[in-house]
Amino acid sequence: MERRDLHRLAVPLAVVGGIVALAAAAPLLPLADPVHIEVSARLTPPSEGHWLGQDEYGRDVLSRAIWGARASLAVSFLAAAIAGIAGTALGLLGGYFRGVVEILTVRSAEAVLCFPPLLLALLVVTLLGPGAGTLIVALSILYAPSYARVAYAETLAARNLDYVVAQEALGARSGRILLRTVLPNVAPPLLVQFSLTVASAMVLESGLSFLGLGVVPPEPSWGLMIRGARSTMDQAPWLLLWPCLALTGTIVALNMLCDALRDVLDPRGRTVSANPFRAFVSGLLPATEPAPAPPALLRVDGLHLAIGHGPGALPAVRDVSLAVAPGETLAVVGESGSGKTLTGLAILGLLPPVVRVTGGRILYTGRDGTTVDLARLGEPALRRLRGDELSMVFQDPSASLNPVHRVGDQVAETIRAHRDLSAAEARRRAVALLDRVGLPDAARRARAYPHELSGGQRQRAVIAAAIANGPRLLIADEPTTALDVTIQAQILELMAGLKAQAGGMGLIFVTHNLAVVSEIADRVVVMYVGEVVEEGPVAEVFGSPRHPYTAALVASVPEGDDDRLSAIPGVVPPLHDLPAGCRFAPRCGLAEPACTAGAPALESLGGGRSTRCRRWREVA
Ligand SMILES: Nc1ncnc2c1ncn2[C@@H]1O[C@H](COP(=O)(O)OP(=O)(O)OP(=O)(O)O)[C@@H](O)[C@H]1O
Repeated sequence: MERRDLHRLAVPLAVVGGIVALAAAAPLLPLADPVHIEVSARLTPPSEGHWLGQDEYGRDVLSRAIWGARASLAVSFLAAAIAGIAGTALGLLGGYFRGVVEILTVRSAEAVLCFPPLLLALLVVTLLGPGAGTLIVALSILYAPSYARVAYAETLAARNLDYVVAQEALGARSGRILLRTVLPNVAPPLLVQFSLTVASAMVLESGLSFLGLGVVPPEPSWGLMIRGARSTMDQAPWLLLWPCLALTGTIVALNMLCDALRDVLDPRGRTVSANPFRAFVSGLLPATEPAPAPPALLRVDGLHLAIGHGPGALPAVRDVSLAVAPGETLAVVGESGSGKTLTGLAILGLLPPVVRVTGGRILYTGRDGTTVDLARLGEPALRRLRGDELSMVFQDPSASLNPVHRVGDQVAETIRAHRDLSAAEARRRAVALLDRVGLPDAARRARAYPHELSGGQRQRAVIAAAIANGPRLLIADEPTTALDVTIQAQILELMAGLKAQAGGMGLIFVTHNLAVVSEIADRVVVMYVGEVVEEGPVAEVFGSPRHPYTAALVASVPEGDDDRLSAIPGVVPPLHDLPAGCRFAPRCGLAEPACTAGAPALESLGGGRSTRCRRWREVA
């Protein structure tokens, strides 16, 4: 979390905390009795003895506003908490077990939404009689379904993820999976829902008390104060002002708190720890690190990524280190599932919500010369870098472009997100960029929608957007996989050309295709189930591999036109069942008992080469 985030959180937190503290301290404060009637002083304007004046019964308005906060806040916080616990439990159960359980929990709770809120409140008041307790019951019933729906949707999304399936495969009990694995994952949206519910419950409490269905007079509440003030509005309009100000101020502060919380709890903004408190503490520390040895533009140091939380978390990426110098192209290769994409996404702070950085640093030296740890940078700072200094081209150009906007506008939008330009100037630059990436008749095509372009043209448009602000580091994640062979060659040529023109731009090129690596990259990192197994200059690594996995990859490239990898004997082990010691040992012809006894470290061989194999001398 950044200092900016802390400041954003601090102000609304202080306001909400101040209001709650004031309400809690009401009995200790030297306030007038909030129910003491002084008919002779009714509707007296603010005076020295009564700072906010006296109401229609001569009661002290300041005292009633502070005591009234107790009822309003207690009702709204308690109702939001009870609804939260009940709704979350229903949503978790319904989303996890589905079938009959879903009908009995989420669907039944949703039936409540069919009743208009006032009708429901009337029903509860008729059954239980008016009062703060009744209000809490009515509001809890009203709000529980919205929690249930949020928890249900999040649970559905989480239940089929690898780490949940892996826990089931390992025989973990459902209750344990729900509480320890699914619940932490769905907690952030539920916390945000809590803030929204408290604000909404405060409005409803006022409304229901105003209608005589809530807090019973003479007990003060903001709703009752509004009700009282309304009847004397023409004689003492200020009486309406105070409870309305208190209500509006508290709700605005709560909404601001909710906004800031959403940013802080956004998993993509979360860094070393998923724990918001630890993220908060780490945010207090400066994100600026001592500059790494030049000339690295990016240096990933011992990066660890985990899927999921707690003891069942799966180590998707382990101890990955790599560096990119300005103007250098680094290829990252490996079979499907080796962690290439996750490593690229981690650099941009775009990890999916279930994946967390659990260790290591991602040091990036920016245009201004300062080095920041991208793994600890907050979402707003990352957002400023993304699309400007750091950029990414994804595999599928169709998924990268918004289908309802013209491609030229999308490129222009990327420029305007980071540069203070008029719409016309940004559009002019967008057309120039589309022309630069080889889109024929760029001015006309800029007005086309993505579906009106071919796959290759779409990828050119995506590349134009990616380079629009002159990034210093471009990550291309299999940018040619979705295209046919001739277009692939054109796009590769385009990227090589753009890189040459861009001078110092570093490029990380993620691919399965070794021929592409030889063509485009200076150095290569070979990954296997989440680990770097070999690294070095491309010609040396492919010419004389120092890891059996690299050797197998090179050997599996068929001769002739088809240069895609063919299968290496054996299967990639699943993350929840990684072999002990060297992860490649079960598929390796050179494996010996020592290989499975302990995990080999990445060993430096000099000349920028390294390998994670104790028998590297025999690989050649
Ligand atoms: N959102 C996610 N939820 C759960 N598991 C994920 C998620 N994204 C990736 N993984 C898992 O993390 C591991 C690494 O995935 P990653 O996509 O980085 O591999 P990759 O080397 O890029 O593979 P590919 O070449 O197929 O894209 C895989 O086991 C994958 O199943």
